[in-house]
Amino acid sequence: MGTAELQDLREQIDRIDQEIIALLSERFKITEEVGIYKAEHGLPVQDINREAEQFGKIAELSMSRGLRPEYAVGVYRCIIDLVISRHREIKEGRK
Ligand SMILES: C=C(O[C@@H]1C=C(C(=O)O)C=C[C@H]1O)C(=O)O
Repeated sequence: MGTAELQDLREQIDRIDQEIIALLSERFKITEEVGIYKAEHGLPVQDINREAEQFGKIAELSMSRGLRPEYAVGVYRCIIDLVISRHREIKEGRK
């Protein structure tokens, strides 16, 4: 592989990153709404039953796409942990 191919691969990565950021932004906007609902209704910030369902689907989807499920599960664990900490902030009335 030469430098032109390396550059091409990096351009592909940059395009994918733009899509990931757009989707993450959408996802966090929706989880913000869920956090507000939970705070208003006195619901717990974490729902481990919902997470168990999600992780099952994430592992299946990953395998069907040829992605190592532990990669997707690791990424989602980070995302969901951030959502939970944001829900805690909302519950405590922090902006
Ligand atoms: C968004 C929610 O809150 C938390 C965050 C989740 C997520 O980011 O997908 C899933 C379950 C909860 O632990 C929810 O309960 O639906």
